[in-house]
Amino acid sequence: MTITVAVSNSALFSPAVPKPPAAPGGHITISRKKCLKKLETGGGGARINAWVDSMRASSPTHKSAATLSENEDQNSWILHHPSALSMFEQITNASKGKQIVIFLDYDGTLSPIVEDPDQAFMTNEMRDAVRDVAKYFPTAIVTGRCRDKVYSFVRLSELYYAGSHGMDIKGPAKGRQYKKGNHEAVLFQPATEFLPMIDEVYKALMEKTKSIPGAKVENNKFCVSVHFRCVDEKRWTALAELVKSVINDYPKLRLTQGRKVLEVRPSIKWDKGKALEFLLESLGYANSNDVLPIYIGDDRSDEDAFKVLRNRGQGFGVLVSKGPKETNASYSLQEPLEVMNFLQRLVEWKKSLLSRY
Ligand SMILES: O=P(O)(O)OC[C@H]1O[C@H](O[C@H]2O[C@H](CO)[C@@H](O)[C@H](O)[C@H]2O)[C@H](O)[C@@H](O)[C@@H]1O
Repeated sequence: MTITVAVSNSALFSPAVPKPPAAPGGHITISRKKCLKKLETGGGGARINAWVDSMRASSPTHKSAATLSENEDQNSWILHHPSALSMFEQITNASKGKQIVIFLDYDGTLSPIVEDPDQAFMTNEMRDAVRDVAKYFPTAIVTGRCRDKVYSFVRLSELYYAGSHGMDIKGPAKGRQYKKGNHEAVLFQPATEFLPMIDEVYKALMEKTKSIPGAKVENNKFCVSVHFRCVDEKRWTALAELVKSVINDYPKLRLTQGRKVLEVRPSIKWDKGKALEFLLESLGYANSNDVLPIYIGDDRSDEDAFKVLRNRGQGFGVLVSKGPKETNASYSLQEPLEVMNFLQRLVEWKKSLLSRY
């Protein structure tokens, strides 16, 4: 049996773009800090400039050779957000008597960032690592992508999938569940009433962005992504203005920013953090102390989940990043390869633990 959970949308509306979380130690570069400040406060033109500035600041073409202070930044970053690999023992020690639950973002976490979003494949080795980890720990993919699309990349039926930034959650097929509580399959879609609107906006954006070479619009079912990665930087402002002009007609939608992408989303109080809480609850771990959630992600939208873990004082957020970024994560991993190594180590550790009994 499948339970579809209906949630009143009035309870979910959020008034504005959420504030970026505060840096635990303030360890980010000044230019990024300025951009984030503008993102927080700007309206109209200021906000468009902030999006574009922020994309530029995080673009490798704008990074000069490392200066002394950049090296200091890097050292301080590692000090405050040590590698999850080097902290492996501390992480497993913290899991004593608790069920580890794994949450994985997709792009930039399980697959490398590539120019064409349709080609963001994960390696077979990574798939094996995720399959193995899911044998021992409940595992969920939490992504901005459309759920069907991410499933076509991951192809593992034993996982939970939360697509469209958590607005489309589905549990594993029957018989592949880990739940200690009730045993119904899960399907949760809190933004279904937005489907016609999102579809309309997708079509309008497809039409309008035709004039901008390299712009790509991706339909993520409950959200739409407008990609800047292959657009000449000189045209980023024009593209951002164009996207904003379309969205202006839809006050029930909001824009957020990811890695060279603007994302159109319903203005409901639902994000990857809420999805994490929902999944823990469906697994039977609501308000429970016997769980240790580990969330691994690379993008700004993952911060909502890191923040939830920090506020609950439970589990660990792990940011995939090579350099300093403002984050609520506790630990870091540099790239998808390290994510794979971390998952493999978890499996080896669990196997050796089980072999002792
Ligand atoms: O939550 P995620 O799984 O990280 O999804 C966020 C967005 O990821 C994808 O875009 C990003 O990856 C692309 C492929 O590597 C890259 O070309 C793009 O520049 C990145 O922003 C996806 O295409 C978007 O729809 C997601 O919203």
